[in-house]
Amino acid sequence: MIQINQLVKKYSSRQGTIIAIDNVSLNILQGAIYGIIGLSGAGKSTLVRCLNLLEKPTSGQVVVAGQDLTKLSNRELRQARQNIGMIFQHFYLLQSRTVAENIAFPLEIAGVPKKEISIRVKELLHLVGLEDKSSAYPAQLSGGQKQRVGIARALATKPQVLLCDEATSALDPQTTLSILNLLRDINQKLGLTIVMITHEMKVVKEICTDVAVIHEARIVENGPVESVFIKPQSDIARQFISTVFPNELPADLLKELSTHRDSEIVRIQFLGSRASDPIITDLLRTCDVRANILYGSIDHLRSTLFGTLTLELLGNPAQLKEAHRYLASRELKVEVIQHAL
Ligand SMILES: Nc1ncnc2c1ncn2[C@@H]1O[C@H](COP(=O)(O)OP(=O)(O)OP(=O)(O)O)[C@@H](O)[C@H]1O
Repeated sequence: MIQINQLVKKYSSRQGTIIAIDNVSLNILQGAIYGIIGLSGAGKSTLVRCLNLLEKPTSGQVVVAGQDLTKLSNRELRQARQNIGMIFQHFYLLQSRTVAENIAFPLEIAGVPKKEISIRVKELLHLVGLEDKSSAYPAQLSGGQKQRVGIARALATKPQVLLCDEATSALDPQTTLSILNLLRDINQKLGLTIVMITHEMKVVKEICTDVAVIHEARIVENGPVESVFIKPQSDIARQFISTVFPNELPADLLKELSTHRDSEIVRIQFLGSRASDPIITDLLRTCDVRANILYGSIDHLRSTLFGTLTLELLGNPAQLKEAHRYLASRELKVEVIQHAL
């Protein structure tokens, strides 16, 4: 649905040239909920604004639904943008217009007849659960309700793509979840392709199917969410993952454990149905080792279970080797955090 090819965006300033996007290429499939995560200043907003040409790329291509946006005239671009909705952290609603009038706004600009606008606005109010707020003004709404208006307005022209720039960053955790659930429902109901720009891994964990990690203007890794979580390639991805699945052991405990003989510390990670397997019992029955559970967690990665278990395994070198062989045969991801003395 969206192909970004060798995209570069440079800004000139008195301090010199800033490269905000450095040769980024991504392929976002139709129906994906694609997260783009990075620290402040990484280039996320610039990248998402290049996707509808709110920012004009310095070079490279942005192809949406088969159309290279960088090649279009202003008139063609206005037309193409009707296929790309956008929502923002600070909503940007028109304060002097009611909820219904805000949602109607893009349709008025597109020259849709009044009768049709009224029908479409009703549908959209229903879609985002705001039927009772039709005549309210933005100042009378909560943050979550404002974002629902933002979503309805963005979907007014029936776009195939929705760009979300930190759409939940101004909301409390509970409201964030309700907005993410709404976006997931819309994605499933309408087959909409969603691009989520965020600095919060919990957003990616909740709803994204794919993720790209952007760092200092470059994509450092990308792929299906499950692959990136189970096998992160970059330190920055590991840092983001640890914000939702913290699994570091306290340093003083690690130091104490390092004095144990015939002991090693391993981290085991598992996805999906593996999460319900009695791994420890099977391991102890099959191999002649002892295990000390140091940390364990189990949570959802979208709708898939994702678990982590950190163990101290106790046994002689041959027994520990046997334990590794067993864990490998169960197709679990095993990482040795501290080797045996
Ligand atoms: N209009 C501009 N003129 C000059 N430099 C800019 C402009 N917009 C962004 N930049 C610079 O480009 C880089 C990327 O900025 P961008 O806003 O895309 O990052 P971000 O990841 O969205 O950060 P944040 O989460 O803080 O918004 C930064 O170094 C920023 O200072």
